[in-house]
Amino acid sequence: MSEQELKALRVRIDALDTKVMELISERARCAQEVARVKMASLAEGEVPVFYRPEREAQVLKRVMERNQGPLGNEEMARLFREIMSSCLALEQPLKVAYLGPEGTFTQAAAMKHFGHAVISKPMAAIDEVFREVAAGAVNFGVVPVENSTEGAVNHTLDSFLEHDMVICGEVELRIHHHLLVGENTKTDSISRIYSHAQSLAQCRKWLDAHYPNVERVAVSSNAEAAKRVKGEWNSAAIAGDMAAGLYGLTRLAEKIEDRPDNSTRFLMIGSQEVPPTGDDKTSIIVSMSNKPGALHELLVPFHDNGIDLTRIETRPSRSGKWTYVFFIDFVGHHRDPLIKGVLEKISQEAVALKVLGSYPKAVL
Ligand SMILES: C=C(O[C@@H]1C=C(C(=O)O)C=C[C@H]1O)C(=O)O
Repeated sequence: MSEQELKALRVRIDALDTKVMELISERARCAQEVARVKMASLAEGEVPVFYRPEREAQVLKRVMERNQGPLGNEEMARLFREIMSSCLALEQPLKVAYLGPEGTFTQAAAMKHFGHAVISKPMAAIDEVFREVAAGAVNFGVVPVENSTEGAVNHTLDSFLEHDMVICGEVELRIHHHLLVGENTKTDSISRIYSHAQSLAQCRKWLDAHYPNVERVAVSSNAEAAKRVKGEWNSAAIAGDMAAGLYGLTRLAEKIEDRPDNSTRFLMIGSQEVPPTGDDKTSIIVSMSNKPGALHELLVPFHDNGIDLTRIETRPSRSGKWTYVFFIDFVGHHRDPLIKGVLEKISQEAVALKVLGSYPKAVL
């Protein structure tokens, strides 16, 4: 390729960038107009709702459907995710609390869902994320809820029993773990490996094979593990890319999770009900009386109406010994007539039924 050709291509790219920029600016002005219309149509005392998860899910889906390449659908949607995030920030910057510290997978999930134009606030524990949202100090919270290798995140499920929260979105993240060391670590004398208990469990086989006699120390998060390693010469951490970058650690081994499809699902919690998009999920908590056939009774209405259950989890109810609550996720929105009917049927049999929220299925 000649210098001449390259030069011509760069001139074309510059001209296209100018056009792209003009279009993005025009889009941003439209979003500002939307904000003005929303404000103008408020009833007295009504609080404006700028963030519309159902609309954002539709925008992203449309982008993926119309994309013609060469960029992949997810890549294109990611770009639009960021454009929307910046447009929304012009209307109102969202405040989002997540399970911190900085560098956790939960932070990565928050950015994947809301984009980078948010004010994010790391919290020390899952329960604190719930409390921050309940106190109204942030618009939304992000917490992990289940991992494909290790199962439920019980702290999150239990927090739903204690707080009145609305689930307004979900996001899934592929979780890759690395064995990380600092610049002073003597790699042949590692005697301790720090990580979150979930991550240690997700890498159990790899650790058994490579570091069978090294002490495994569970700490509050992977990012905390990475932070500790920085100052120690005989320890390593298991954590992901964000934590590695944040604390300047080196990868001694990459992608050490036992299952290559290791993924975690996160929930966005807030106080805003999300209208249907046509491709939604609903989460409920149900407690049944402790009698034979209770679980069967609970499941029959779902089966009879052909509703797809995506998950069922049991936890102690905390209100009596050996009594349980069921966390159930299924496809559909609680305002759909079919789902409404099922929920009515269940509430006739149940001791208690709480709809935690209906929200668009993860797009990205
Ligand atoms: C522009 C709007 O407000 C926000 C910004 C959006 C966007 O940039 O596309 C979409 C939904 C809202 O979160 C809207 O409600 O349409």
